[in-house]
Amino acid sequence: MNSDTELAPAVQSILEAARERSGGDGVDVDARSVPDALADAEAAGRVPVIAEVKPTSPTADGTRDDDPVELAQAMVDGGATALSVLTEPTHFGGSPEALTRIREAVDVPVLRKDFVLDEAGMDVVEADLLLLIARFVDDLAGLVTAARERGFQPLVEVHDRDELETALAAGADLIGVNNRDLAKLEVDLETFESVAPEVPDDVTLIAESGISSPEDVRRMREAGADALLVGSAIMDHGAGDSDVTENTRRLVEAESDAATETETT
Ligand SMILES: O=P(O)(O)OC[C@@H](O)[C@@H](O)c1c[nH]c2ccccc12
Repeated sequence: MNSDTELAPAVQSILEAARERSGGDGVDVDARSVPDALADAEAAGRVPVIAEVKPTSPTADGTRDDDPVELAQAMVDGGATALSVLTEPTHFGGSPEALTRIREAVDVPVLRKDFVLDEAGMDVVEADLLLLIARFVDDLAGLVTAARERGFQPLVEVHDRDELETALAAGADLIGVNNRDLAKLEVDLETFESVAPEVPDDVTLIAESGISSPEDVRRMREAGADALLVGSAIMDHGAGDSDVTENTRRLVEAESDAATETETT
């Protein structure tokens, strides 16, 4: 792992908290297939959007204290192909219990979004997908294997080409490129565009962070995204009563003819 000192202070504090949290007793997941969910969305003409239940974050301009299950159902009503649920408690307002309740209430695949640093950290709660952040773990290949042994589909997050190499060498087949730089917490959609051409075709590729409009959706899709991970634009933290279903739908429908015509005329 790279040294923490290159990271934004908020990220250093998130990692410290993650190291102090205790692990769980073990999980045995019967996962909902992500490739199947993506194929179903494509067949139905929907952009595969993984909508994120993120009550707050170090870069959010507010907190939404709505019931996470209601938020999740609103996202599915808006056409979300899968959900991402923050379980990090101290900086993102998440919890493992919220994830469990959400996974019981919906039938799409659910990603556990957290800062999992070791095997014990995986054993906290069942989910269909598990995030592993290449930059933060020492033995990525070991954790990818450990995640699969428990039944998770590991999603490996990278930010540059070196991390992509590490992810591929670790056997990752589901890779997310995070447009947010964890050193400065700034977002740049060119990050995805520069890493995507290096990704082999048999990898399922997800564009993460900073996608806020139908134009951004089309831009990431043209650069090769099989799916998009979107939090802030759907949660709309500043406007506490913003319509999560509508926020999801406008991104899901970004490639339908009507959506493109309305915006360009
Ligand atoms: O809210 P945004 O910009 O749409 O980003 C969503 C998601 O990509 C972001 O929350 C995220 C990406 N990688 C992470 C790792 C941990 C916590 C959060 C994240």
